[in-house]
Amino acid sequence: MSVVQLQRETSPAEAGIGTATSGASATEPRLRIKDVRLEYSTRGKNVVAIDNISIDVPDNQFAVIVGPSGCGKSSLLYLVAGLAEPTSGEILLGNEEVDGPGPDRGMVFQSYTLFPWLTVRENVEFGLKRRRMPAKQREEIVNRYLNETGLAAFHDAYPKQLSGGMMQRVAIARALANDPKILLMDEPFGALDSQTRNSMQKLLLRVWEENRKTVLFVTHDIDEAILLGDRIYVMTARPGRLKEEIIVPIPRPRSMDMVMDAEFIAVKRRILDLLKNEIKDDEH
Ligand SMILES: Nc1ncnc2c1ncn2[C@@H]1O[C@H](COP(=O)(O)OP(=O)(O)OP(=O)(O)O)[C@@H](O)[C@H]1O
Repeated sequence: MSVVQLQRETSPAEAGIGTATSGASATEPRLRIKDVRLEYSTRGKNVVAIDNISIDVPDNQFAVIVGPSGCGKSSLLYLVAGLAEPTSGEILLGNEEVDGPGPDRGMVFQSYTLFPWLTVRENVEFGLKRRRMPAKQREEIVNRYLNETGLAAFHDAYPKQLSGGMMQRVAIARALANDPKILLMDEPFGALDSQTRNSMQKLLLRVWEENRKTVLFVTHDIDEAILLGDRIYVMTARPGRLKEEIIVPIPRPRSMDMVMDAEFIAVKRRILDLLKNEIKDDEH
């Protein structure tokens, strides 16, 4: 696996010849995935989903995983979530090894995971109430995230009264309200139409730039990966290995019109090349 820093202002032709950097931050990385392998066993057959992946995600960075279908992206997120256990290797969050699910990891999935019997406000408040946070403090936090995600006017609505995009806003507000160490997002906008998806990307950009939470985000959408990510991990076809880590050279705050910038296009071309080779490799 190589780490590539695509230079700002490089021509697309030069892109990919960037300087290799260690990718490690001066501070201890928030998330360390060390030599992780995952095998599934079904009806006596072993499927290697992930083959020796190592990733360090520094604190307060937005990390994105892209890769061909079935390469193990969701599996990797499940491992970090503690919903599955690696066959070998280890996952550390701060200094603690992940060995099961916990409130230090906030999750937003593609499928809507709100409690249908609770209002928007109650959904966002749920984790805080479980932690027995005093009502006044709860209210302050919930109001903050309802405002940040544009949900204040809908605080009394039930999930069935909301569109898909609105439900994902609630899921994001709920995850952030719990102040997790890391936010795990698995194709959170994958089920939305393209216009709603764009407006959710804008919202997430704004909310993330205000909160700077460490994020591990899985997507099929390369524009989305570049627009949101500080670093992008490109995976190989199954068994998923790390093919390249790309440090995105685009400054923040970011906006949707940056998709036309030369540096954006250079990163996109690099990722498309990497993925094209994967699909070709896979066919032989
Ligand atoms: N519970 C399971 N039992 C057996 N095999 C599984 C299981 N879950 C996933 N797999 C297999 O492991 C591989 C990786 O699956 P995973 O869902 O992590 O990939 P992905 O990259 O997220 O896929 P996609 O892009 O299509 O969502 C796939 O080949 C999948 O069929």
